[in-house]
Amino acid sequence: MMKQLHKQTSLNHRRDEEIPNSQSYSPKMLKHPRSLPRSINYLFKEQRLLFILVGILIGSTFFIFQPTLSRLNPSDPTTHSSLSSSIYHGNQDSSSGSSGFFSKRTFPGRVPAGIGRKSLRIVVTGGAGFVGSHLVDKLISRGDEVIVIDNFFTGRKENLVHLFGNPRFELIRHDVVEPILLEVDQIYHLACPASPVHYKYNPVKTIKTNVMGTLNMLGLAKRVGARFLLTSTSEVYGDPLEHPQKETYWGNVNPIGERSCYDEGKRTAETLAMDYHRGADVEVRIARIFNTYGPRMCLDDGRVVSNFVAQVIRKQPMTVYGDGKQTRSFQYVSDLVDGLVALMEGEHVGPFNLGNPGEFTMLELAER
Ligand SMILES: O=c1ccn([C@@H]2O[C@H](COP(=O)(O)OP(=O)(O)O[C@H]3OC[C@@H](O)[C@H](O)[C@H]3O)[C@@H](O)[C@H]2O)c(=O)[nH]1
Repeated sequence: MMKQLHKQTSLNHRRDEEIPNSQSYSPKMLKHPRSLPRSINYLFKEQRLLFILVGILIGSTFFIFQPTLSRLNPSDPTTHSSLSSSIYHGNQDSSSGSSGFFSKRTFPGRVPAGIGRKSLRIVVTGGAGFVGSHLVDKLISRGDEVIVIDNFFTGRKENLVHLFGNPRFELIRHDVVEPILLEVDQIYHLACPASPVHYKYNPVKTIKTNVMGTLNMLGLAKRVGARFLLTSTSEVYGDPLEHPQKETYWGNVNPIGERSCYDEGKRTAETLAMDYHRGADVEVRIARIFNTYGPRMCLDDGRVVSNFVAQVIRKQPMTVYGDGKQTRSFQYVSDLVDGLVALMEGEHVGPFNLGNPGEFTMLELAER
């Protein structure tokens, strides 16, 4: 039965093929010779040919002169400045300022009309913290997309609440000790408790954050080809035997002390960053941050500026530890953030000390 049906179908099919073949195109083939003189007549009537030729002439004139005009534009002083500055900005964002990774992704030459600076997608770990939230503000205000990763151990949502309605801002509750996959251009890695009170509270968690957290973020940078900035610390110098500390100084650090989870943790984080840089070609930047102050500092974080401010507000005596002759320098948070962004966008890996060059003793600080 199936065979018969099949046969019938194929027969029908063959007939279908035959019918159009027998009728199809013969009339059309006859039509052409007759229509050719008619078309020529049509062209010559009412000066149609003249209009067609004029149209072709206008069209080709435009295409001949158009490249010349665009080549001439830069020599015009006004056009030149605006054009060159827009191209410069394009490259600048991309590298974020440098010829680094981003220049590989952009196309040189003319910037198509309506396309200005390409915004970057940037991860800020610890972006809900004191320094991180100011950094996020700066990146958002220059037009970038920012994804904050924070576990809110010391970071606070209040530091970012003003950005919650912004479509270029995202906040993820996540601990960097666990891996995460995101498509980004740059990673600012700030996540870690930074005040001695906080990092001594859970030292194992502190060193885990510095080692495993940094490892995960470097792995992410390697995987997605992002540039990575590590926020290290002046504490890598330990109890320094050199004053002031240059970046070339290797420090004097106690590996088994109460502060070691932070000091040695950050030293290991620096080692990891350099190993990923040398071994896996990850573009890294290392900042060694000195004492910083400014708005959104947590009054109870136990650091000297917070403590002194809180004590003055509460009309309590200021607690100067030891003889008060130990020195520190203090930079304002917006200066630090400018330094971090400049470092990320610059050509140099670092490490770079970021701090105020002027030092004074804790007794002097209390007197101010
Ligand atoms: O109430 C206080 C608090 C602190 N201090 C003293 O003030 C000095 C500064 O102490 P802080 O706790 O503010 O900060 P530290 O300089 O020890 O560490 C800091 O340095 C660099 C950053 O990277 C670290 O994250 C930060 O904790 C210390 O000598 C401390 O003993 C006081 O005299 N009184």
